[in-house]
This record gives sequence, C-alpha cells and structure tokens, in this order.
Amino acid sequence: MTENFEVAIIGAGTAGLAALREVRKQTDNFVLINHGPYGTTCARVGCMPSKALIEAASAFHRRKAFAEFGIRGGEGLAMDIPSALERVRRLRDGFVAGTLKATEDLGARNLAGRARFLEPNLLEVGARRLRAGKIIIATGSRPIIPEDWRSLEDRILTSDTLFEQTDLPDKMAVIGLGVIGVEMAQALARLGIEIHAFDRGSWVGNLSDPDINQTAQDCLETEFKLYCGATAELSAAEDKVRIRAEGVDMVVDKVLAALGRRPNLDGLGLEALGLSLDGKGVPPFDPLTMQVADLPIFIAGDCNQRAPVLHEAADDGHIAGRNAVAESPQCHARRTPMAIVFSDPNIAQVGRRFSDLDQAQTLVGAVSFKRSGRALAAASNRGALRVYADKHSGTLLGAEICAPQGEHMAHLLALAIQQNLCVNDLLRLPFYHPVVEEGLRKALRRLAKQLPAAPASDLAGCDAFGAEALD
Ligand SMILES: Cc1cc2nc3c(=O)[nH]c(=O)nc-3n(C[C@H](O)[C@H](O)[C@H](O)COP(=O)(O)OP(=O)(O)OC[C@H]3O[C@@H](n4cnc5c(N)ncnc54)[C@H](O)[C@@H]3O)c2cc1C
Ligand SMILES: NC(=O)c1ccc[n+]([C@@H]2O[C@H](COP(=O)([O-])OP(=O)(O)OC[C@H]3O[C@@H](n4cnc5c(N)ncnc54)[C@H](O)[C@@H]3O)[C@@H](O)[C@H]2O)c1
Repeated sequence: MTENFEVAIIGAGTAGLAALREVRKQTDNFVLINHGPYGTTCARVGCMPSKALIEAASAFHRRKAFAEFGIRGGEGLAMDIPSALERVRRLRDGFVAGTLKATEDLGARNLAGRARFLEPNLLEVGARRLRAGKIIIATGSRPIIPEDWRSLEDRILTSDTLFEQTDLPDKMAVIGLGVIGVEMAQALARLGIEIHAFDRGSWVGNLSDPDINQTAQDCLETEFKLYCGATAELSAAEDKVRIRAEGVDMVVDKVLAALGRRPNLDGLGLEALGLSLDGKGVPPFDPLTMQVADLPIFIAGDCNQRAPVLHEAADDGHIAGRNAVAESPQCHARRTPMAIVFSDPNIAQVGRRFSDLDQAQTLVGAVSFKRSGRALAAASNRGALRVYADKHSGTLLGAEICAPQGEHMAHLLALAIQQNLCVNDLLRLPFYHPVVEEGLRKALRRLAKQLPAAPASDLAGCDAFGAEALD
C-alpha cells in the first residue's frame, strides 16, 4: 500500500530541519525520513566539536606568549588530551540534545530509514512506499576517503571519528589543507602533537588571493610542517602509516583525512528523475528557489555542494521548505558569500573571490597587521588583509583575510558588501580606537587614494597619521 503525504523531507540535518520548520507552518501531512544518526553534522561531528577542540588547543597555546607578558611558569603547563577530548564530547552531547528537540514531537511522521526515489513523486523506504506532492532532498555530505586508504582502517581518522578518540598519538599527518585540514592541523599541533600537513595543491583554507595565501602559509608554518603541492602516498608500516611524497618518506601514528566531502546522493535513486547529474551526482537546481529542474523536488544544504557551510544550509532549507508548500516556487535573494576558517589568525573570504574578479576592473587595498596597535598589545600582530573594489564606482566587491579577529572584520565587510556600500561609505562609518578594525580602515584608505577624492567636508577623507597610537 502506498502512503500519501503533502511533503517528504529526506535528511534531518540543519537543512532538513530548517525546511521542516517552514513546512509545519502550513501542513501536518508531512514525513521526515532520516538515514543515520540524528543530531546534525554541525552539532555531532562538525562546527561545534571542532570549535570546542580549537578553543582547548588555543588556550594551551597561549602559554607561548606568557613570557612576553611577563608571566613566568608557562613552560611548566601540560596538556591533558584525554580530558580535553572528554570536554569536547560533553559539549557536543549538549549541542546534539538541543537539535533533537526539533524532532521529538513528530511521532510516526519521523521515519528512520534510507529513502530511494522510484519516481519523481514516489519514494521507497525499506518495505514502505511513500508518495509525496513535494520532496526535499537534504541528505548532507560525508568525508572522502580514497578507496586504497581503507585497508589502513582506524589509522585513518576523519572529522567523523576524530572527536571520538579517547587519546591522540604523538605524531600525525593531516592530508588536505582546505578548511577542516587547516583548522584541525593547527589545533592538533597546539595540543602538542607533531603534525605534518600535506595538500596536493598550493592553496590553504580555500583562499584564492596569492598574497593572503602566502601570509596564511607563513603563519601556519610556524606551528607545524606544511607540504604544499605534495601528493602523499600512504601505506601500512606495522601498526603505523608510511607517507611518501616528493622528498618525504616518514612514518606517522595516524592520519587525519581532510580531502573534502562527497554529497550523500548516491543510492538515492536519482536516476529515476530522468535528469543528467554533474560529476558529483548533483542534479541541476535553481539556487534562488532550490527547485530541481522543473520537478516537484527541492535540494538543500551540503548535498547540493553550492556553499557547504551552516548558515547557507539553513537558508537553503528555509527556501526549500517555503517553496514546497507554496503554490509556485518563489525566488529568494541570497546572502553575500562568506567563509571563515577558525584558525589563528582567522582566514576568511567575503563577497567575490579574488580569482573570480576581473583584475583590470578591480582596485586592491592591502594592509599588514604586523604594526596594528591593538594586535601588538595582544601579541597577535601577524597576518594581512586585502579588500577589492570596483575601479570606477568604488563599490566594495570582496576581501580575503588572514588576520587576528578576521572573523569579525569578515562580518563587517559582508554587511557593507550586502548593502552595496562604496569604499568612502565605509570610511564614513565610525572606527573605535584601538581595535584591529583600524587595519581594515587602513586598507580602505589605500583604496580611497586610488579613487576620486571624497569632498573636503567629508570624514571619509580623514588621513592616517602613520603612528599606532594616533590611528
Ligand atoms: C568538521 C566540520 C566542521 C565544520 N565547521 C563549520 C563551521 O565552523 N561553520 C560552518 O558554517 N560550517 C561548518 N561545517 C559545515 C556544516 O557543518 C555543514 O555545512 C552543515 O552541517 C550541513 O548541513 P546539512 O543539513 O546539509 O547536512 P547534515 O547536517 O549532514 O544532514 C544530513 C542528514 O541527512 C541524513 N541522510 C544522509 N543520507 C540519507 C538518506 N539516503 N536518506 C535519509 N537520510 C539521509 C544524515 O543522516 C543527516 O542526518 C563544518 C563541517 C565539518 C565536517
Ligand atoms: N569553518 C568552517 O566554516 C568550516 C569548517 C570545517 C568544514 N567546513 C566545510 O566542510 C567542507 C569540507 O571541508 P574539507 O576541508 O574536507 O574540504 P575542502 O574542500 O575545504 O578542502 C579539501 C582539500 O583537500 C585537498 N585534497 C584533495 N584530495 C587530496 C589528496 N589526495 N591529497 C592531498 N590533498 C588533497 C584539496 O586540494 C583541498 O585543499 C568545506 O567545504 C567547508 O565548507 C567549514
């Protein structure tokens, strides 16, 4: 017998739950299908446990600046890694419990099982057949592990297993220096583990501006060994792992694989939709409506690979949920792109990527944080930032950042870009003293010098003194 629903949501992660919140406002005739653990990737194995580990590692790392501040005894401090990991899991459990509240009153409308499309409106879950007017795919993604690494079994960790460890070994490799690789390599190094980090490409943290990429590499290299442009070959060495790459032959205890994530779309029966899928198995969809081609199907969150970060997954789910219960799909304006790597210094990207800009039409304002007054006071004076603006109008286009408290400057810039502000508009706004944002202002002033001057009566035209205590 086929059961009938107005809406079926596949996946109870951030995107699926955001969709559920919207669908429930309009109908009770829905079903949520989830295959795998509940609790969302973000809370269970993603944003939250990773940030908890980073905080522990950074707190311990701070001892290295103690002598500079006149604090003695920092060398005598020790890291208790099992306790740090226990705290990560304790916090994680609290975050997961919070997400479970979203499904606790669903009863039979919450179905544990793997969904598979038989037709665009018909799903199979185990022995059950569910027909739904609209279907939302929100199945997330999973870490990529190359097939030939699988024989190394638990010597290969991923973000799915790292936080489950009760202790960590003395020497590890991190392979892949995108977002997870950079965050975790630095955190593990700060916990006291000898880290060797490899990427087959030459970019770290998904940056695309060569100057900021170099700055980021210079900063990270002071804490662990970086091998960029090195494809690592792995093999077993007794109970350890041998790593060979150009000029490298070493044995490590464990490897953290951070090679990217694959969308959980295989096994969903998407071939039943009659669409051509891209190389990652993603069907064509409209990012403004989340609709898949012209089908009564929506695709939200990491599984569509558009912007695999939390707030975008939540927005995707919101749009998909609203459109699944709308008479016809409505377009939604999307937010200014923003990505933050929680390394120290923070690495961030806002607005358009440097690599996507037409360089002939773009002005750049750059600043180093080596002499930032506030960063000097905090002994965190390293990093740089580059802001991009349209050559003719001065409109802010984007920025790439590797700077202390870069996460906050990224938000400020995202706000300005979303409001279509120009360089001088932003320079007219207040900057307090002494804050790291004065560094951003310096970069903006350098941009302003390349644009027609602001009116003399305008505070946007204030010059710098060139002394940390005056600017
Ligand atoms: C280590 C790590 C750190 C991160 N840190 C950050 C951060 O600091 N900031 C940030 O913005 N983002 C971060 N992210 C990214 C963020 O976690 C994701 O973008 C977000 O969680 C994606 O949500 P989602 O709903 O698409 O997927 P998920 O939360 O993974 O939900 C997918 C759900 O679908 C279920 N499912 C899968 N296949 C099927 C199927 N066939 N049938 C039914 N159900 C299925 C899964 O069990 C899961 O419950 C991080 C990710 C990782 C891995
Ligand atoms: N702070 C955050 O917002 C945050 C934190 C963690 C994860 N995430 C999300 O999770 C997603 C996945 O993160 P990720 O770091 O796994 O992927 P990623 O795509 O960011 O980086 C993967 C890296 O692995 C490298 N790589 C791939 N195959 C390789 C190989 N065989 N050998 C060596 N290097 C190889 C790539 O060159 C790339 O630099 C990201 O897209 C991100 O959006 C976000």
